[in-house]
Parts: sequence; structure tokens; C-alpha cells
Amino acid sequence: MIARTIVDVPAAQTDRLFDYLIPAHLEQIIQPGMRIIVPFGPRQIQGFVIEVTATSDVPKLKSVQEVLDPVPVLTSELLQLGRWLAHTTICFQISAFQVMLPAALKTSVMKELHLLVAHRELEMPLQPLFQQNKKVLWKDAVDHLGSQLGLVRKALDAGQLVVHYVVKEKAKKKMEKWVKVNKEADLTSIKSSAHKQLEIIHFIEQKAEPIRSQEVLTATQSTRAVLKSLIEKKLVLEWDQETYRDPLQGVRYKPSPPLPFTDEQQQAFIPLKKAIVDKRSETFLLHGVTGSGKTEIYLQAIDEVMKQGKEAIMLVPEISLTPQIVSRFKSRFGEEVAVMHSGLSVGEKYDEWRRIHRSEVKVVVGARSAVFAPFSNLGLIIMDEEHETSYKQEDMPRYHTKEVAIKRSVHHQCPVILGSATPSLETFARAQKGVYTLLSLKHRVNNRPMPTVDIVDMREELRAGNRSMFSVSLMEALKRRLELGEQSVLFLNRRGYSTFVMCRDCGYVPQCEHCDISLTYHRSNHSLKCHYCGHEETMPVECPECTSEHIRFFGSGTQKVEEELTRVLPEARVIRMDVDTTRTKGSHQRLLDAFGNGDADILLGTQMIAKGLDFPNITLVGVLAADTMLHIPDFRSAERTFQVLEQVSGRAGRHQRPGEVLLQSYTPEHYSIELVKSHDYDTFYQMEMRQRKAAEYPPYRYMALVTISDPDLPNVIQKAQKISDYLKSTLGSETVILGPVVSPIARIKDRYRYQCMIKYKNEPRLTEALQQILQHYLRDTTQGKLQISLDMHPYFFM
Ligand SMILES: Nc1ncnc2c1ncn2[C@@H]1O[C@H](COP(=O)(O)OP(=O)(O)OP(=O)(O)O)[C@@H](O)[C@H]1O
Ligand SMILES: [Zn+2]
Ligand SMILES: [Zn+2]
Repeated sequence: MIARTIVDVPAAQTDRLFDYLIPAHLEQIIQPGMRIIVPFGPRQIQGFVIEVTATSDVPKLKSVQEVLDPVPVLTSELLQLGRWLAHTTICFQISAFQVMLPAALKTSVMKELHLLVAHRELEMPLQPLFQQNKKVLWKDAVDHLGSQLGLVRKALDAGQLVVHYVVKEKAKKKMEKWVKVNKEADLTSIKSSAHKQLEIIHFIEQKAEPIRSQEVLTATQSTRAVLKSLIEKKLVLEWDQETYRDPLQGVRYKPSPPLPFTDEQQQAFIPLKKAIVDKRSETFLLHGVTGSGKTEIYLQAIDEVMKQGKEAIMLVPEISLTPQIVSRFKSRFGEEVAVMHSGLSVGEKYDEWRRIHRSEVKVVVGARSAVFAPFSNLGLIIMDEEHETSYKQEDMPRYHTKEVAIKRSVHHQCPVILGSATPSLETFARAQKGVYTLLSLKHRVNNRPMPTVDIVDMREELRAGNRSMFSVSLMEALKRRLELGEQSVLFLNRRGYSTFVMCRDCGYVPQCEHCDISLTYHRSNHSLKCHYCGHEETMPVECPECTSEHIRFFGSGTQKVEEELTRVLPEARVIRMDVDTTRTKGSHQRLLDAFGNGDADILLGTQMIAKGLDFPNITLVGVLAADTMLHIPDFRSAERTFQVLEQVSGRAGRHQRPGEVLLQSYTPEHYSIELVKSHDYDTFYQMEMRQRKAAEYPPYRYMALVTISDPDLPNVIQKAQKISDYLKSTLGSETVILGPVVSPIARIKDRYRYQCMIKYKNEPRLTEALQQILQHYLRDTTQGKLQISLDMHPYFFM
């Protein structure tokens, strides 16, 4: 038998099937979707078995060396999906398969066979293996059994054995620091003026058992330095201790029963339930205003799916995958839920993936890549906040999660729910055309009012002599909340979270010498770093241009706002949430918990606080500069502005007390700001569609982006021109080729960058033409100089 294999070498020349002979003793083992080790040139490398066939056209075949998986890691559905992904996004097949699997599987992984029955119940040849041990390394089983390895398969099928994976590298166990008071030490040696040290000592003393150092710091609100001084004086003993990898360790969830639906929720739920019961692949757009109870619908739809004995995928954008959201799913479904997001370690992600693969859970709540969850009996895929751009992957394979979700739903004959208060124009247009089924929730739960929105014209404030970043009305509104004991959210509308450096005298901004982009300030080591290539330099003490000493970094802005707030509202307790304050693990949750517990009056932050928050006491949302995003040169900037303003407004007045929103703006008449006042998505949609139509942008046209880069500038210009000419001569006359033009970021890692944009309506030859281009320049790209990258669904035109 022959294993037709995709090998783990992401290159154009190896992007095809290679045939390997399956040795007799592996014939009953090897199946499509398994990882195998094969000889490749002088090396042994990993590959995925795609097909098993009887014959090969290749005369002399090498043999498969080893099988890495006793059961396929890619189901036949995922194998098909991978090939489809490679084709539609134009990427290497190996990249498509890798993106579906947890990173742990890309490294070497040890497999163990665990015995579930008495060893005498096994077939004779297996018995000696398990006589001494209840678990045996898969590799050892292969060595011992030789041609009888097929018996393992049988024992697995019979439930006598089960497979466990052990991540080899992850032998590195997770350690945590623990402390206790040193009984021998003389505690009276602490000076009575050292309040913090005394507080810590007393706190630890109270506990009968040792305690995690981190817990001590949190409970006493101390810095590590104070604890460290106690440890150095040997008053406190600290040691490392191994802990189990559980991302939600120690978190307990109160069970939450389903809520009786409101009429509107009920109306929306009926067709969803019908599609689930009828096992129909149908895509729904659940368009519901903020606080309309979409999440409750998701929960009950999933419940319905579980009743059918099926599984569900709940996708949430990374940024709103907050502990609050996770807890809503955990409270409803308990142990049936796996969670997947980028905050998990490689080991944790792998553990969660295995729980899905082994069907130990029925629901996965996760970010983008969870769309590939290896469920085999899918009953529903939900994509919350479907308009979020993070659903598009910006590396190979450049896929859009929505397309993958719909593709999987066709295979499984199950519905997809796209949910949003502010759907992307592409999605809403499809719902208008009837491609997706539109379900609307026009009111908040129990007819709670939408928050009232007022727009403050900051130009007038300036004219009236107010130079502060807070308008008079925002100031008053904040004060009123303080008096009433209600909470406020202050939102800084910023896309980047980064901090850059600028000379206040001459305006000089340090740039990366390899990339045309500003360097980012890193507080931890007081250095400047390039986010594209990693180049690092020390923070200058004087401006290299004008030698002024006034060269400073500008925080994400939130820091400045916080300083200003303490000046004008000293009595307000502020929690700031941005990259700086949420860098350590768990800090996100800690800050939100503190806010939820009423430990602060104002939550100040960027994008991070715009979504998903559901706190009853928030009655005011202030947006400091509503229009900053409007001026980004991107045809979607108005859409993004409306979306984020509507989302952040939605945090106010979600429960008993009504909400108020103040948007400070320098362009208050722009429709993307103006229409937030009336929460009027439909009018926004119509106005924006008119703009898109006039300029022939999506959703009226499709777009594709070709980026060409090379260290040699004349070369990149010449190649880009040729590519553009080729596209113009090959593609239809209605298709528009824009460019070549220099990319917005003109240079990255010393490579000059040019781009061509393709706008088309109906272009069946596009994929073929692009593949022709890749083929034509194969020799140049293989040498590593020229690079051509394709994005069939571009979101950022960098
Ligand atoms: N049928 C119901 N009865 C009572 N309360 C409900 C019901 N459905 C939802 N709620 C409550 O209403 C609030 C808003 O609901 P939910 O968070 O599900 O809205 P959403 O549409 O998902 O919001 P957003 O898109 O703004 O995040 C929540 O506190 C939720 O518990
Ligand atoms: Zn200067
Ligand atoms: Zn750089």
C-alpha cells in the first residue's frame, strides 16, 4: 500500500503529494489524516497522510519510517477542508493543515497507550506489554509488536486501550511560587515603620497552609519587591511548586438556568431551532442591538444542539473573549465546555484540543482558530461580533473565519449564526439579498431603553476656551455619576495600542532603519523596538535631529488621560485597561472583577473595553475622540467608526438604570458619528452602501491584493509593473487593476514593497492567473529575494 503524503516543507516545489511505501506491519495502522515520519532527501521529516492507495506511478519508493498517531489528527472532513483552504486562499497545503492543529502537534509528541481493562482481557500478543505497566509508549508498542501492531487498533476499537498524547517538550512542568512564614525567624526584627512588610507577614501568618506568592501580593496589594525583601531576610520562605495546567483553575461557576425568552428572542429562535432540528445548512444573520439578548439565544441554541447529541462551536473575537463571556458558557454548560484563545500556553491549548478531539466536551468557546475544532458531529457554528476584523487571519493561510464556518456547515448540514449589532456591510448586503436569513432584535431585553447619545462638538469647546481633553458636559456627567455612586466608561478611540516616541521641539519620530515604520517604546527595558522586524535600540536621551532633551514617549494615550483625570477629578477611583496594565496573565480578569465589584468609578481604556462588558452599574459612556479612526486611509474607516462607537455605547444602561453616552468629536456632522445618536444601523448601511457603490468597493466588488517585495528597489518596481500588465491582459475587461503603487508601509525588513489591487465582479480566471504568476516567478521567489504574497480577502492594505 502507498501513503500519499504532504510533507512539512512549506515551499512551492514541495506543495504536492509524495508517495511512500507503507511497510507491511503498518498497513493496518496508517490512515488518511495521520502524521507520519518519512525520509525526505537526507532528512526524516513529518508529513500528513492524505490518501492511502494501492498503486503509485513512481517506480522506486521510499518507505514510511514511523506513524505518529494511532488515530488520525485530521478527520476526512478537515483533510478536504484543508485542500479547499489551500485552493481558495492560494497557500501551501501544509500551511493549511498546520493552521488547523494546535502548535503542540507541530513539535514532537509522545503517544501512550493506556490500559482500561485487566491486562488478561487483551489479545495474547498484547499482554506482555501491559503486564507491568498500565501505560506503554506507542513507540515501544511498535517495536514490540512488529507485524501484529494491528491488534492495537482492535483493542482501541474495543475500548480496552485508549490513547494519550504526551507533549515531549512540555516535560517542562508549570511551576508557581509558594510561601510560608519561617517559624525559626525573629519577626520582631521588622521595623514597626515597615507597614507593608508587616501587613504581608500577618497575612501569611493567618493562613494555616502555605499560599501562592501571587495570592499574597494580590490580597495585600503589594509589590514583589516588598515580599522579596522579606524572603532575603529569611523571614519568609519561598519555593517553586508544580501546578496542573488548567486555564480556569480554581474558578467556580454558579449554574445559570435558561432565561424565559422575550417575544422578540422567541421569534428569532424559532427558525434557528427549526434549522437545527431539520439538520439544514443555513446561514443566519442575527442582527440585534446591543443588550438585546443575543447571547441568551446562542446559549439556548447550543442547548438544543446538545439535546440532539451534537456539538457546537462558539466563536468570539480574541479581544472580547473575556472571562465574563467564558463564565456565561461555563455556568450554563459546565464541564462540557472547552476554551481556546491565544492567552493559553501551548500546553493548555493542546489539552483543550485533546478534550475536543476525544469528544470529552460538546462545546468550544474560542477565537478564530477554534473554527477548526475537530468535532465530528457538529450541529451549530456561531460567530459573535461577526464584523470584527480579527476573524480574518493575516498570515498564510489568509482565510476568513466566516467562509470556513459556512464551508463546514455545508459538510455537517448544520446552521451557522452570524451575530452582531453592527454587521459588516458584506454580511448585511447578503442578508438583504436573501443569501443569509435575517433575524432582527430591535429592542433591548425587557424594553430597556437604548442609551441616549449626545455629540459634543470639540471645535466649539476650543472656541469657548476649553483646552482640556474633557468637554464641559463630559466633566459634569462624570461628576454626577460620582455623586450617584454609578460607574462610567471612558473610551479612547485608538486602533493601535502602541506607544511611540517624539521630539516635542522638532517633531522627530524615531523610525526603524529596516522598515518604514515608527519604533515602539518598551517600558520594561527602556528601549525602542520595531514591531515588524524586531530591531531594537536604546531610547535616546536627546533628539538625534535637533539635540533637544524634550524627546518623550507618548503613551497609548490612556496614561495621559489618567493623569489628567486625577488632576481634575481627584476623588474618582480609576481603573485603566490597556496593553501596559494587562500584560501579565490574569490581570485582565482582575481589573474587570475589581470594576465589577465597584472598586472603581471609572473604567478607562481602548478597544479592549468596547465589547462584551455587561455591568449593571455603568450608566455613562464617554468617548474622548470619536473621529480618530475616521481619518485612516481605508475605505472601511467609516464602517469601523460606526461599529466601534455603537459597540462602546452599548455598554451603558444595560440593566435597571438608563444609560447616557457622550461622543466628543471634531467632525460631529459625519454620518458615521451622527447616526450613533439614533442607533440607526439601517440608515448608516444605506448611506455607506451608496459610497461603496460610487467608488466600486466591496460589497459591490470583490477585492484581491497582490504585494510584491524585494530588497532591490528597481527590481520590485519592474516586477510589480510586469505583474500588473499581465493581470490587465489576462483578466476580463470589467476588472480593474489598481497600481502598482508603493505599499502604505513602503519597506519591511529591508524589503521594498509594492502592491496591486484587483477589483472585480465576476472573474472565474482570477485564481488561475494568480497561480500563473507564482509559477512564472518561481525561480526568483525560491532564491528568497522576490516575494509575492496574495490576499484574496484583504482587510488591511498595509
Ligand atoms: N430573556 C431574558 N430575560 C431577562 N434577561 C435577559 C434575557 N435575555 C438576556 N437577558 C439579560 O440581558 C442582558 C443583555 O443580554 P446579552 O448580553 O445576551 O445581550 P447581547 O445582545 O449579547 O449584547 P451585546 O451584543 O451588547 O454584547 C444580559 O444581562 C442578559 O443576562
Ligand atoms: Zn528634535
Ligand atoms: Zn523593523
